[in-house]
Amino acid sequence: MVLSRLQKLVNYLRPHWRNVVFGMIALLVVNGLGVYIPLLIRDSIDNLRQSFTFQEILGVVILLVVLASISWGIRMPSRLWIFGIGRDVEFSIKQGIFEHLLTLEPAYFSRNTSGDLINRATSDVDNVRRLVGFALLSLANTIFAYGLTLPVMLTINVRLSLLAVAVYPLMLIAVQVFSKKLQIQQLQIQEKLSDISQLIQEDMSGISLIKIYAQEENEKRAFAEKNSQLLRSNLELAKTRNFLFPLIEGLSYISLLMLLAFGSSAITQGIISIGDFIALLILVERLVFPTAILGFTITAYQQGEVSVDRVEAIFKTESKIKSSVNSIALPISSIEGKIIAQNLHYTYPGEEKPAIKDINFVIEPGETIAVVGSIGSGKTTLANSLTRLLDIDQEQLFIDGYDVTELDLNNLRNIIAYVPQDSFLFSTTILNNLRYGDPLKEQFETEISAKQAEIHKEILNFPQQYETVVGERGITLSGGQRQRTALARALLMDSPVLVLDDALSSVDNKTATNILKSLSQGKQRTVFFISHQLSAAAQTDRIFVMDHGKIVQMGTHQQLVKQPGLYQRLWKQHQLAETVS
Ligand SMILES: Nc1ncnc2c1ncn2[C@@H]1O[C@H](COP(=O)(O)OP(=O)(O)OP(=O)(O)O)[C@@H](O)[C@H]1O
Repeated sequence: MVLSRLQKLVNYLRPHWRNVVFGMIALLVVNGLGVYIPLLIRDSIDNLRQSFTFQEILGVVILLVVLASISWGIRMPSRLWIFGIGRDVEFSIKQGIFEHLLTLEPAYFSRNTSGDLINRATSDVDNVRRLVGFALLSLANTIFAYGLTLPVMLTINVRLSLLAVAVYPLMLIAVQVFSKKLQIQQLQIQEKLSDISQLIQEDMSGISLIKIYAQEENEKRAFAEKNSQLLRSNLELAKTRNFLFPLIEGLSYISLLMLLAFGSSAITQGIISIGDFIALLILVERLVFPTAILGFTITAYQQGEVSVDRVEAIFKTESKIKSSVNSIALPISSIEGKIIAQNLHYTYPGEEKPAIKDINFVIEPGETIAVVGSIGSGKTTLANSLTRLLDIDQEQLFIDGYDVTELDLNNLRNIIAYVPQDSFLFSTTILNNLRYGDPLKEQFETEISAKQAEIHKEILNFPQQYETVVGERGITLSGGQRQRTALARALLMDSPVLVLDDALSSVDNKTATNILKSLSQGKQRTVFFISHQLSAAAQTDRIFVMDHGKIVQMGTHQQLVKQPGLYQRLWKQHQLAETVS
């Protein structure tokens, strides 16, 4: 586990090895100068006792100023180099997470909440940045400081040096004792943060529902509960830190006191010179910061290693739905649009019963098929199987004789344009939304699709017409307008197969019927029209009736209304509803 984490860290750092090497060399030089300066001061003080010329003092002062300036001049870029590595790593991980998430199937996003994913891409990546920036810098600094300072102190006086650092192991024990606690508390904070992000995100998406059910007070209470849990966790962490770090600092002062107490008597006994004593004081003082910072480094390391695991968990998740190694890409213009299903079945992960089963059909190129049926009968599952949004088995679905699992995924999704149930639009202009699938489409082409989807005239009535921004800071579209915009977006792709999943549910029956009729005009296009709107479905070439995951009836409207069965019942209910309304 530890080794694999270290391997991960090495992988993060590998592309930046030059900066790591330069940064380390610079730190080494700075620490070397930090040890040399006290020795220079020692020699000057001891020389002062024998001879004293102003020229000599001036020379030493100038040398000290020059060395201190060099040290400062090197320390600055070394910090920038190493902190810069953290920023570069942060950039690549964020980019990598986003790109990887785009490869994952929709099912992944129903298993993982967006709040948690956002948290991993922000707070956790931030912790990794601190680990490879701050923690690397501090750890290297501590190692160099000890590695160079301690041997020099020992050459001055072994007993005094050991006395001065005798309390330092206590510091490490204290850090060790508290480190586990800090790690658990940090994890709790990250979980609470995820909960809060999730709640905000859900409540903002479901704001209408909250208002309809007048649940503002309940939601406020739910938020206050999560917020106070976060506050408690933060305070617990602060308490642990506030106990640990002053303890480390206090222990380092004890070491100074020991040196003062025993060092002064060593001078009077003539064991060390005054210069040695002052050099020891400066040198041991040099160890205070690296030792104290070791506590922070350990915390940064603990936070970072938890975060490395959380970030890596995203990268480890492989998409189950991807193009096979020998995938085929068919030229779109050559596709006729014949679709065959052979014993198609699909069971959602974790479920026992298949959502669809024993599905068999042959759809001829250019046919418009309505798929109707009761709620939860498997219509969306069938649509998602066609577009491979679900991980279906091989040899079940074929387009023009090609197994869909063997087609290149991008190619398949260009062959089939899909309008899902929720007509999601981005917060950008209508034009950008319409040409989302192909930003290079010309304005006149988007207008043709918009006319076909019967939304063009309404767009012309918007303040900036096609340049009107929809969503957050722009115009809010009605349900029907959103659906027709989403349909126009799909039509613009000019795909030979079109799947509409209840995509006209908010559009009146007459308009829906008109749109449906126009879909195959002037172009051969196979259309899957999943709908509860039976009057529109009745206009299609054939109707598939689904119940409990199976196609239980198949035929034209005229054939099916005459057959006793589900379709006849649904049609009667539909007619009754029409009469009543
Ligand atoms: N992600 C999922 N995980 C587990 N079961 C699911 C999932 N999505 C759908 N189901 C189940 O699969 C069955 C078919 O659902 P599907 O959404 O395909 O029905 P539908 O006919 O499209 O329904 P509707 O008319 O309400 O849109 C239902 O029993 C549903 O509960």
